[in-house]
Parts: sequence; structure tokens; C-alpha cells
Amino acid sequence: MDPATARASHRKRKRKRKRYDGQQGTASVDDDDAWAVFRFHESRGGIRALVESGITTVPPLFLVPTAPVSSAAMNFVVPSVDLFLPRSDAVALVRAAARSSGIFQVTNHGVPAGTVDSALSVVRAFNEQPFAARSPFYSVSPIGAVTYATIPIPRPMNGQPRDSLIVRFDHPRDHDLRNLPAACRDSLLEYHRSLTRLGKEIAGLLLEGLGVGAERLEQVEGFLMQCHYHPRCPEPERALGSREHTDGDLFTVLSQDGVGELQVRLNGGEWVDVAPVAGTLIVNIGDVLKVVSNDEYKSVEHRVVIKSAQESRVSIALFFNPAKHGRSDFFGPLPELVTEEKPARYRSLSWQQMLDNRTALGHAKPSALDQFRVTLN
Ligand SMILES: O=C(O)CCC(=O)C(=O)O
Ligand SMILES: [Fe+2]
Repeated sequence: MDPATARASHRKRKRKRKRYDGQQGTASVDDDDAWAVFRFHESRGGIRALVESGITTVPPLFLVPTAPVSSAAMNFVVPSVDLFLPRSDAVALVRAAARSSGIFQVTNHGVPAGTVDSALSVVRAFNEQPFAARSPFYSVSPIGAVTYATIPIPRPMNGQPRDSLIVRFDHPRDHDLRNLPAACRDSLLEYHRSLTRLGKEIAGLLLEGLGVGAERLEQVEGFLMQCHYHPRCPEPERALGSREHTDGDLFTVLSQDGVGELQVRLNGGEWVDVAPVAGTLIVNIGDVLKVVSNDEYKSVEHRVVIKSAQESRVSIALFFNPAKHGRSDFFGPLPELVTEEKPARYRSLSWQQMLDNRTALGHAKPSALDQFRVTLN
């Protein structure tokens, strides 16, 4: 946004000034407008620079109105799938996990530990460089296939205090990696290559778990990679590392470092921890697969809570979709999963329509996906 537009938007929003009750009293939302976001981006330092400047409170742009509550009592064990198992056993496990919680972790997945460790550590090293080395890469709009920025979300859904290095692999300019820091390039591209192989295998297992051929979704690809760095946060209970959401893809493969902090909501109820387990990778189902499977599979709600004021955290999410997911490519429940007993739960939609809806509705309920739900009489 250019400065004139940002200022105009600022004035407009100021006229509509609102107040909300923050967790610790009433907070003004004046700062949370286009102008504040613009100024924040202009500083080109991301959250990390704010933290380095010595802030002791969470800036308004990143405050959450209510503290995250999670169930300490629930000891959720993420279903585990050993990919060395005979295929029919692996399919059964994947199917059970995708139907019950929408999340599982894989072991013996064929991605070398060094590939994952190296990717996580180059992301950490890049983000922990001095401001002068990092800030030239800062850009909210993609430069070629790469974006590096904090992605604040305007109120009523405040930003997430994390800086993300994002690489698109499905973009017409997907070879334009000039904004991918050289020190990260080899490790992140190797990570992408290795996880793409794994993603294709997982797609096959998920489809077989639905009783349809693995070839039913053309060429699944890891089209978007988001490398998140969550700097330590002075007031962990007043921010969320990642807002609660479902992913808008087929499925996501996620690596998190030993800090953990990922949580999932079980069947729309309690939030429980997904503890990091060395050597495993997490797979979570997204909205596209929920639709394609005609609600056989769940897309799992998840978030990142900040537990420690001292530790920074790194995670890498690789999002998978069918290769065809452009504006004119529609997807809907697979015909073999639509029966008289179980009619289609969704209208066909394009991925772009879903994304547009997500942008418009954000995390509001009803969810972006509900707009496409068929109402059954
Ligand atoms: O940081 C994480 O562990 C989760 C990231 C995530 O959910 C996402 O990028 O969609
Ligand atoms: Fe996610």
C-alpha cells in the first residue's frame, strides 16, 4: 500500500473508531489501522527488531483479546504412522487418523534428519542476523517467488508475532529466487525436494484410505513453503504465535523445532499440545481434502501458543495441493464418494474462490468453507 492510500484508509478507520475489552483492561485500537501496519512494514525489521529494541509489552497490532486456554489434563498422543509398515497397514493408520483428528505424524519417512535440521537452522540463523543483514530482504509483496515479512492481520484478528520467509513453487516466476537469502537457498530447496517426494507418498496413502486410486488427484505438489520464526515474546499470554485456523490446502507437512507450542483442537472442543517428537514430521489435513473427501476426512484446527517468554521458535509448513488449482480449476467431492446415503456436502469451488472467502472472512464463523456447504433438507 502506498503512503497516500495508507493515510486515507487510516483516516477512514479512525472515524469508525472502536474500542474493545482487552484481556487486561480496555485497549484503544487506534494504532491497529492501515497506517500502523504501513509504518510497521516500513521499519523493515519485523517482529524480531521490535523484540531486539527491548519492548516489554505486546504492541497493539499483535494483542489477542482473550488468553489462549488449553487443556492441561488432556494428554493427546498424535497418531503415528510408520511408513516402513506394509502398505495396507499404513493406509489403515492414515485413514483412521485423517477421519478422527485430521492430524498424524510420520516416522521412517525417508527425509534425512540432516535435511530437516539444516532447514530449521538456516531459518533460525537468517532471522537471528543483525537487522542490516536481514532487512534488505524484507518485503510484504512477493519478490519473484519469495516473500519475507511479518504478516500482521488487521483487527478483529490481530497479527501473529512471527516473521516468515515464504517461497512459492507454483508461481509462473517460480524460478525467481533472487530474494531467497543465499545462505538459506540450498538447505531450503533440498528440504522442498525431499518433502515433495514424501508428500506424493502421503497423498497416495490418503487417497487409498478413501478407497480411490492414488492417481485421482493429479500431481500433488508442495506449492508453498512458509518458514516461520517466532521471536521470544515478552508477554506470552497476550499474543498467539499463530491464530487458530485450518489450512486451505489438501494437506500440510510441518516441521517444528524442539520448542513445540503447536496445538490442535480436537473435534471442535479442547485445545491440546502436539509435542515435538524428534525424527517425525507432522501431517495435517486441510480444507481442500475435507471437501474432496466429502467430509470423510477432517481438516484440523490448529494454532501456536507462546509458552515461554525466553525461547524463540522455528517451524516450516509445506502446503500441498493438486498441481491444478488455478482460477478455472474447480474441485469438489470425488464422485465415487458421493452416494444416495451420503450426498455431496459441498458445491464445486475453485481454490481461488476458497482463498478469496478466507481473505474476506478470516477466522470468522461460519468458516470460509461453510459458504460452499450444501444445505441438506
Ligand atoms: O508454526 C506452526 O507450527 C504452524 C504453522 C501453520 O499452521 C501454518 O503455517 O499454517
Ligand atoms: Fe496451518
